[in-house]
Amino acid sequence: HKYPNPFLYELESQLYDREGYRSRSLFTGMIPDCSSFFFGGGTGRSNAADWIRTAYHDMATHNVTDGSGGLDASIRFEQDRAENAGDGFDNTFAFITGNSNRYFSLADNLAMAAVTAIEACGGPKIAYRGGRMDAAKAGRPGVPEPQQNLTEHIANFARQGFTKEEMIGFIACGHTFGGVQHVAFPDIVPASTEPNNTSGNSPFDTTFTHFDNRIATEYLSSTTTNPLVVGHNVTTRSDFRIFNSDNNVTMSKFADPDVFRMTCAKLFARMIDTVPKGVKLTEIIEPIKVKPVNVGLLWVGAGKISLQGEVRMWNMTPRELTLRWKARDGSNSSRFSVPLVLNTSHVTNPHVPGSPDLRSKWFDLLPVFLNSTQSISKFWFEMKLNNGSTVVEDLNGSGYHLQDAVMLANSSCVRFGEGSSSTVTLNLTFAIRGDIKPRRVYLKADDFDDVQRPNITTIDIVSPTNATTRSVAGYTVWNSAFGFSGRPFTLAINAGNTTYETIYDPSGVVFGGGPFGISVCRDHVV
Ligand code: HEM
Repeated sequence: HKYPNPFLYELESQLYDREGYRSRSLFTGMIPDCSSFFFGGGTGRSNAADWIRTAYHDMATHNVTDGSGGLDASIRFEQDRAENAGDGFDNTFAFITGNSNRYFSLADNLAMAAVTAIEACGGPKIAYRGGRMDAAKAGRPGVPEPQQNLTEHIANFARQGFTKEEMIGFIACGHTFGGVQHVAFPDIVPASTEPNNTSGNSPFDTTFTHFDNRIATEYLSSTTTNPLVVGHNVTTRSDFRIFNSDNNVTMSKFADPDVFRMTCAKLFARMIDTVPKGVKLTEIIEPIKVKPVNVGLLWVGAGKISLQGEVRMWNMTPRELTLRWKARDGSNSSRFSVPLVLNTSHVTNPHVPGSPDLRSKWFDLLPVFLNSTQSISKFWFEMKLNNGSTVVEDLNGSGYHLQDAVMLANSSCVRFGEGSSSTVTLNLTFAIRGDIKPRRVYLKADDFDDVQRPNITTIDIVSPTNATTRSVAGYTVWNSAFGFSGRPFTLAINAGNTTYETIYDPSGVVFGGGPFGISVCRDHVV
């Protein structure tokens, strides 16, 4: 990959920083285990089953012929339809929406929620790509329903892009999780009087918060209690009609757990990659082995720039890790080098299926002070491994490019309204390199639009209208103040054909949460 690539970096973090240091929030829905349900205990339901069903219902309206529908978060506008009975969809978005941001659409988030649930609950690793777009309104209907007949189901899945054999597998893979709730489908399953099952959940198999092939083996041995196979309502026995539609040839193959696992890995990947025509998905998101996080520049004042940040090492702890750099003019010196320090209290657990011991370790890049006239243009890493060998990571020679055209000052701070005022003000100080004549200077703050899709609100910063400026050591230092939403923001400038932008840190922008954390103004009186 090329660096910087904040979109790829964000998706990779969302997928692989699951628990521990700097972890993202999806995995908390699987804690303490896969029976976790955030919307009330004792319901008999699970976040995992909700997330997987929501992704499927969002995708199930896809039409392979005209390319419409697919995983686009349109399910948010489609919940008044009988085909979307139940509140699992609302629950899912209530959980995930706040974690979406400019690089993480609701649809990407929903696809990842399904992947997270499947992988966390004993399932296979699912190939994950990003780049889905969020719909602004409802799409056409078309989710299959249990009272429909076999011919209708075959036609429905063909419209979604699946053969009959794939349909059988896909449903078995989905229905290894969860069950039918009386509250959503009173005609299919009875109410429950058990205090820990208030929604009247009749599970599809005996291990309904865990991925395994029991959905198939219990069906094959006629011990299943799957309400869509043996429920009292014969009309709604859709799993029964579908599972035996090829004389159980497909289901019999699933008696082999490895066959089931491999089949589901492929079909779940197809599910999340089924997107409306015109959407271009990224490559499969693979773990980034050496990942600079928030490695960037801060204006310290008096002609000094501080370089700092962190580096996440994937499944590897070199004996020594050194960061080397080139100055702005491309010159090199043995002095342009700093050792990074392993931070033993910073560990992240990516929960990769089949690799329970795999961990990411973090190294700190403690502040290095550079002369603002000398500065930096790119950096790379040198690792001394435990076997004594030295390995260079420089992205195949291109290095990690670092722009020094615009940077925040470490004196930026946040001020809360005094007394009864609830306004929060961002006191922003930043430096723009003197040789750059920006056409536009602006703040890009993460936001949501009127249909709750993540987007960006921009605020132009213009001197002298809402900013003051002064020249210092080759830079122009700007001072400005804004009402502050607390959402992640970056600062950008347009000059010539280039946009320069500060580092995007969705997890620690405010209140001291990391190298770019902005703290409360020191002179602030509470
Ligand atoms: C003919 C096709 C299908 C029919 C008729 C069908 C029907 C149903 C019904 C009636 C429920 C109960 C929902 C509730 O009470 O909340 C359910 C649950 C579920 N379905 Fe399907 N389904 C089909 C295909 C699929 C597929 C392909 C998947 C793949 C991901 C899937 C995943 C799930 C999951 C995970 C649940 C559990 C939800 C929970 O317990 O909260 N279904 N399905």
